[in-house]
Amino acid sequence: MIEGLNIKTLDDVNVSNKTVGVRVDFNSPIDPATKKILDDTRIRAHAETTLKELVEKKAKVVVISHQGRKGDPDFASLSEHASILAKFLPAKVKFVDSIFDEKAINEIKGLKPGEVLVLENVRMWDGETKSASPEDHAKTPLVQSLAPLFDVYVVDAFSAAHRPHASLVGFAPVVKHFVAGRVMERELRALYKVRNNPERPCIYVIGGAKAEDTAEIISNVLGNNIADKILTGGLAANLLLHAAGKNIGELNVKILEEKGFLELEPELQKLLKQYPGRIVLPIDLAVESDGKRVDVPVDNVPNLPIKDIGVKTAQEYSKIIKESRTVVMNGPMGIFEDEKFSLGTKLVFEAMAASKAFTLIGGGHTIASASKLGYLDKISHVSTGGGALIEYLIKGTLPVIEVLKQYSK
Ligand SMILES: Nc1ncnc2c1ncn2[C@@H]1O[C@H](COP(=O)(O)OP(=O)(O)O)[C@@H](O)[C@H]1O
Ligand SMILES: O=C(OP(=O)(O)O)[C@H](O)COP(=O)(O)O
Repeated sequence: MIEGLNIKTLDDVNVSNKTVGVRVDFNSPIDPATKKILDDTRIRAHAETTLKELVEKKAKVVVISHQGRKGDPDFASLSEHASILAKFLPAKVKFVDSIFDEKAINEIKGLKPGEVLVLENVRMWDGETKSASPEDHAKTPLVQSLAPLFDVYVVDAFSAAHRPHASLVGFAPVVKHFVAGRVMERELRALYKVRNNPERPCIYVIGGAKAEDTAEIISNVLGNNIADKILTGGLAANLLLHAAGKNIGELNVKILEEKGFLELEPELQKLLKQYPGRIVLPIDLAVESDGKRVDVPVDNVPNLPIKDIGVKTAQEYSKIIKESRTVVMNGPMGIFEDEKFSLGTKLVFEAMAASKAFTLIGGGHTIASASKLGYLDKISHVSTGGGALIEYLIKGTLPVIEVLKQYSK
């Protein structure tokens, strides 16, 4: 049981010799040219925890996941995922190229204890991605066909928990046991603490390129008094500086305009006024001039691309982080992919690693930057979620969490 949330976990069910459906999130980056999986982090995360435990406990394991969205280049079969999974599990791993037809059902019925069957990408069935209530999803052919075969249904896909899709919520009303897997459990324990009862000072660090969420994060995290301060980098910082009346150079304003971010400025101006001193903006920035990094004060930004927070800003952020007890970070401080502009992100990670704080990071690029700069193993909790993490930080819950709470049985 996860305290506070009252959600049942694998500790609350007997899975030995039982047929267990497991909704994982194997959704991985795929090379558009070769169609090969580029990063197996998510497959490994489920394999080394929930799936390994189920195999060791001699469950008959049926794995359900999606990969990409229909029409997108990364929409693909799960056959390669199954092969990768086999490398991480001490078990026979089979794959079936269907989801709930007779062939899939026969494969499930033929499973022996300790064996694993991966079903085809569940989004190949169009009914999967409709947003509906668990009760409505329970009437779909997916759930009607598979639920009678499952003794237990485990939801482990935290990174898809913002999607109330059929395979994520539809089994809840009809299976005997509907519980959280180990990946979900670990995420919920870490996130529940930082969202509800963080040790203080609690600092949020937001950067990256997706400034569309910035206003909502700030207003929720400060409005609910979750963070004491929000440190800003990336495009979020450029947008806030511009909203605060700073001249960030025409070229940088154009980038914000093209992404539609300027529309957020009235809301950001309100927030800057409402929370003085708690939304921390850079005091200097790094621009690129003739292929070189040049640090400039925010009052004197030339018309050159802003690619990182400045060194003085990074030092100030480091000081605040080192004195904190909780740090949540989403979004690199600059274009870390270019070594010259990875310094701001590096100094922030260095401070997180040196602090006594509980540190949590999430988001594909944020994790990639921590990994590239050598700090991944120094972070207390690396979330598997991108969009799910942001939505959780904003709302304090997710559709799938609500269903787990309601149907924990
Ligand atoms: N000042 C900046 N201008 C443009 N892009 C930036 C800037 N700072 C960071 N980025 C880019 O933001 C990207 C990551 O942002 P985002 O996708 O929001 O992160 P995540 O995947 O962790 O949620 C990186 O590729 C990085 O190069
Ligand atoms: O990878 C995912 O989200 P993320 O890229 O925000 O981490 C999830 O698998 C959700 O996928 P979706 O956004 O296609 O529903």
